[in-house]
Amino acid sequence: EGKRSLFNFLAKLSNNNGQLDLVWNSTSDPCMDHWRGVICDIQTNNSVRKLDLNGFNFSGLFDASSLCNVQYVAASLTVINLEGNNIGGEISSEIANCKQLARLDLSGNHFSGSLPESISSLNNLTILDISNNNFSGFLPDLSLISGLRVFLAQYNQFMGNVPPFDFSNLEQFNVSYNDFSGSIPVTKSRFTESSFLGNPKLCGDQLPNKFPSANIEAEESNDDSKEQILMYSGYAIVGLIFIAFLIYWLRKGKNKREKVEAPNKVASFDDTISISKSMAESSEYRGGDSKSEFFAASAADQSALVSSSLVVLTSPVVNGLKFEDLLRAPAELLGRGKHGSLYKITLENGVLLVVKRIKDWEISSSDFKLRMQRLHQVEHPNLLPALAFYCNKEEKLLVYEYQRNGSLFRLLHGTRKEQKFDWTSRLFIAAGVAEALTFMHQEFRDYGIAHGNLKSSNILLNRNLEPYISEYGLMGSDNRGSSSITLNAFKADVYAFGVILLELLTGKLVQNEGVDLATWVYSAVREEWTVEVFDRSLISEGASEGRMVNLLQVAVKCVNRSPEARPSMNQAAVMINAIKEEEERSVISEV
Ligand SMILES: Nc1ncnc2c1ncn2[C@@H]1O[C@H](COP(=O)(O)OP(=O)(O)OP(=O)(O)O)[C@@H](O)[C@H]1O
Repeated sequence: EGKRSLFNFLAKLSNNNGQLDLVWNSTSDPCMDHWRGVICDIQTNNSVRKLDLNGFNFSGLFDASSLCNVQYVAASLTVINLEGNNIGGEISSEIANCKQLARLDLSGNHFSGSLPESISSLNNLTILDISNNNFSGFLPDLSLISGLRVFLAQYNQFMGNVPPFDFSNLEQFNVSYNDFSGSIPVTKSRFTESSFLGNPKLCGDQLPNKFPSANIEAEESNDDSKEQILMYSGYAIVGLIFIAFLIYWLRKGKNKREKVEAPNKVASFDDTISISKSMAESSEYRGGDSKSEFFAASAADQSALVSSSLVVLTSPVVNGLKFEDLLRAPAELLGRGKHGSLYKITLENGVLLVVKRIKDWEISSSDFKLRMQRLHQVEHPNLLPALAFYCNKEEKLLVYEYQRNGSLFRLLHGTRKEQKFDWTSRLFIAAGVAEALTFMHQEFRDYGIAHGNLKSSNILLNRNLEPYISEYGLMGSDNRGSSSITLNAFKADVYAFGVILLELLTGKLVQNEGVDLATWVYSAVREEWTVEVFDRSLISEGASEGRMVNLLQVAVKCVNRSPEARPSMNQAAVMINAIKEEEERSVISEV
């Protein structure tokens, strides 16, 4: 009866599509007959542990009663992963009968209605991801689920107050782009504004709306597109900056005008009139997109403002770029990471740039300048060079060319899976990144400058899926003189590179299943599940399992817990090139 019930659940979920292909059958056994997407206990092989159904293109409904009201499944099911399907309808309160659930991932579907209160009784839950759906109504209070580590609900239509959470336990939390109102809960500084953005009625210290009254404009407007939200919240900021600048320039006008000598290849902003004019223009006609924020600290620190300047490195893309061009240009907030924010800027001549604003980097201005100049002298085809930089005591700005084709992260994990991402492309990206890192590690060994923040969102791609490593050397201090710290910085890059290999091979997020990807792959390989770890699309494409296993072995070496045991980037690159050459030979022999 339990098996029939599971079959019914899957039939409804899939909208009766593709069952033949999925080898489900009302008379066969989900475990013995290896129903696709159904993962059973590896020891007994007779109880269902996981439903791993991400990206199956299902468009049916989630019938919680078929799934959770029968002991056969409910007693053992720990994971439901339905990410990236087209499933609609509501989730009924019977979901709470799946008592063992540790991970529920409904993200990237069309679920609607409210989230049942009963979810709060799932006290084994560690990951709840309901992001990118059409859920609405109030969020239930989940604060009693003491083991909850990940809660993601961005891009829905939830309303009312953000309920309390046990923030000290949460590792990931996001309720951005909903319709929440009131004050944000106290997160004990665990989460920044990026977890709450895009809720125009929500206010809090870190948010554009500090007090409820600041929302009036946004509330009056019925147009709640995200762009509008950003625009409204920017008004106040631009206004303040403009006033600060005005006071500054008026005061300065009284004094003898001191002309700042710009260093080599530098556009100094010594023209008071044009700078204040450009600020006025920018506040008038763009109403303060989030852009101007990256100049906020500059305005606050007036003396630093005068003594620093935008250093434009030689590049035809930004010949003669001036600081005021950046001020004047429309900009859009692309992201707020741990280390700062990133803005997309459109120059008057149509050139697209990104400006990375780094805060709280404890590096002296002179070391920073030296480092940037050094990095600029080194070129590699798989490395995205900085075009310009700016620094003062509080912050550093880096300018890069905008890459339209997005990042490796987006290609692997984005909700729109429009682009096929086959094995050869993945292998070639791995090889390109390995080569560029090998080269950089060799060039910068003596200076101790590693990448420091390597991850798939920092690997940008061109139209031919060739990788560009961005943000090399933007983290960490100058480690000259301390060989063990230096070695660790490079070995940390090797680890991060290993994680990227794992993402390429598994298609999974770095934080998944409640544990990190490296730990998960380790245990899967130990339990001889090796083939289970690979991205399903690679298997169905018919990619060589042998070469995938070889690449997995390189990845596992790179993510060794002990830094000394990891290979150097050079050794990793040699191993990957051997796999790549084998792949090329096999393609030629097939032809
Ligand atoms: N030059 C670029 N062109 C296009 N998109 C970019 C460029 N640089 C970064 N991005 C994308 O913009 C988004 C935000 O970048 P950002 O660097 O702020 O995020 P992050 O790398 O996750 O954070 P952090 O580097 O602070 O840890 C990412 O999705 C990233 O892939």
